[in-house]
Amino acid sequence: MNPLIVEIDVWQTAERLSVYIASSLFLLFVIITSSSPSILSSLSKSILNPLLFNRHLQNFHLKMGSTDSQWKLADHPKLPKGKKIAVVVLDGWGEANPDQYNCIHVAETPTMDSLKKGAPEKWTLVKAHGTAVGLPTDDDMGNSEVGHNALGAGRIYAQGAKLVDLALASGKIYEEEGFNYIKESFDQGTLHLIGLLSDGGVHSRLDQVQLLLKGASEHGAKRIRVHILTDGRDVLDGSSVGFVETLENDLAELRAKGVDARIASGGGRMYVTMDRYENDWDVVKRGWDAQVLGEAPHKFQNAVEAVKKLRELPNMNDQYLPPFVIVDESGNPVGPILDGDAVVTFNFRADRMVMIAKALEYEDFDKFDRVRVPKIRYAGMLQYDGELKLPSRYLVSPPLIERTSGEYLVKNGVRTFACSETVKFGHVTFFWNGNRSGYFDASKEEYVEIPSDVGITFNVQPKMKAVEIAEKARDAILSGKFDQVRVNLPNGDMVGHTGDIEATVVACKAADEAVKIILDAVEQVGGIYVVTADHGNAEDMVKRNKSGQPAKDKNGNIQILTSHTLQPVPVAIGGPGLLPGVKFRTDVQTPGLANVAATVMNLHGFVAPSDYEPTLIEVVDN
Ligand SMILES: O=C(O)[C@@H](CO)OP(=O)(O)O
Ligand SMILES: [Mn+2]
Ligand SMILES: [Mn+2]
Repeated sequence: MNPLIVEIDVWQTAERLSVYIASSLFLLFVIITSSSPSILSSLSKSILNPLLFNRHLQNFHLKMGSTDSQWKLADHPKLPKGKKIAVVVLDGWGEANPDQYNCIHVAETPTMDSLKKGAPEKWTLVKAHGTAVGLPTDDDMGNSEVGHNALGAGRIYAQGAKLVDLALASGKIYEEEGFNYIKESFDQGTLHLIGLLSDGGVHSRLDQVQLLLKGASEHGAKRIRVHILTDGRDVLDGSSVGFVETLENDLAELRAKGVDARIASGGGRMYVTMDRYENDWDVVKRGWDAQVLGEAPHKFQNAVEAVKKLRELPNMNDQYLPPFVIVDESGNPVGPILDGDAVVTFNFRADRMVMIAKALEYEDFDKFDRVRVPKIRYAGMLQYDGELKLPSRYLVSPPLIERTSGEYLVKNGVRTFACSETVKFGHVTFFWNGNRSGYFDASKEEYVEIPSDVGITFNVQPKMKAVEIAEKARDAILSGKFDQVRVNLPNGDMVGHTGDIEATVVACKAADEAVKIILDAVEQVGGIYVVTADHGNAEDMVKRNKSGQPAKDKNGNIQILTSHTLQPVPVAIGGPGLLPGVKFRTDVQTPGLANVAATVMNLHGFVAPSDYEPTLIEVVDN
């Protein structure tokens, strides 16, 4: 057995013993002050089960208000403290076979190539999709929310997609407070469902919407209006038509049962409603105008026709369809949101729902003129921001992601700097910290957001702000003011989503150059780097058949893949501050993104909490 593992085990046993002694005193106190047999039996169960016991204790500390000592991480037996560590997340940077549709392979990426030469001791691959990041199945591609959650939290949580599946399957969703709240409007008002219409499984899923429509009507909704956002980013471009047809069939079935159910408005997800991190409030305003006010530049009587016609506009695609409203024969919108109505935003993923949630929920709101603010009962599919408690009502409780590595490290004195440009800023802060906004300790943290270009598709500016992000990181590293400098480099992902292969190649090169800037700074301060990614995207830009060859559509054309992938992602470690004996373990079963947190904690000189996924590294004595 590896000596380090033995040492950690010995240490963990010692830690557990001391925790036991302290806790036993506390338990004794409880036992003396309480004669209840049920408490006694659950306590004895806890004592017999160390894992359960640890968790109870941690929860108890959290409930009682935590003190520094409860957050204290044990010293790593071999790895020193005080190293400057750069954590670089390349967004949408997976590992795939080299061919012409692998933009990372095609691009000149000397820095990332040189890291790969360190395999297997300093470069490895980890899973970034499916159950490894808490998604319902291994057919689910990775995404930024679950990826950064896993990277930051060090544990795998059942994510929104899965929690909604469970709540719908068991019917619990209809018994909870959120649904009962909106149900109050069903007698007199309309139920509006707003969200992304596709089966991508990143932000929402069509089958969940179908179940919700059915369930809501069975639970009393008599008038339903759906406000659709077309996708083409998590699914193939052009697939919107099929999704709208499917929805129209479902709504027709509801109408046959006497429910007045229709599509009321729509628009492409990148142009209507689903902006994030306050990059461009106009996007949300366009949605508000169509969904709430019933106003849009395009009016149609039929949603399938709307999507087909709008797709014919020059350079148009599903992601960017302009807003439209569905009108009746007299030209009146069929479903503006009115006083007394209920509204559900049915996306489970947080980032692109926070802004619309604010517009729907906040009384004081000055981001755009809402013109008319209907008195509604609003619920999110999930609560999108745990810190802001936004929205206050929701149908399914989000995963409770707590005790993240970021919080532990800051509470153990690790001064932390995080940076990206707007479109990914929340990824290295909000998602990294378990969907929590703000600082843990403002005196030890600095988060810097570089404004993203607004109103363009990123194939036009594929270099994005990679250099600016890298220079901020470089300055933070050289300043000596921070122990951890964390960035997200968005290029591979944001440009990959445009489906523009040439631009994506430029994007990958730009990201690689940014990595170089950061690694040079690490070199100068004798630091350590951890370079990884949150999921794949740019490494595969074409839809493939079962044998891995590019799939052709019925006209014989290859189909460009704008979405993320199921590919694994690299993790590379190195830098002059890394002890020579540190290398990747070979005994971690199916390593995934969640194993990175413990790894980073080790490199900062700490042992990760015992319920974290195991570290990827070991220290071998030379
Ligand atoms: O842009 C987004 O919202 C998603 C794709 O739907 O990408 P990412 O998970 O990388 O943020
Ligand atoms: Mn991402
Ligand atoms: Mn993406």
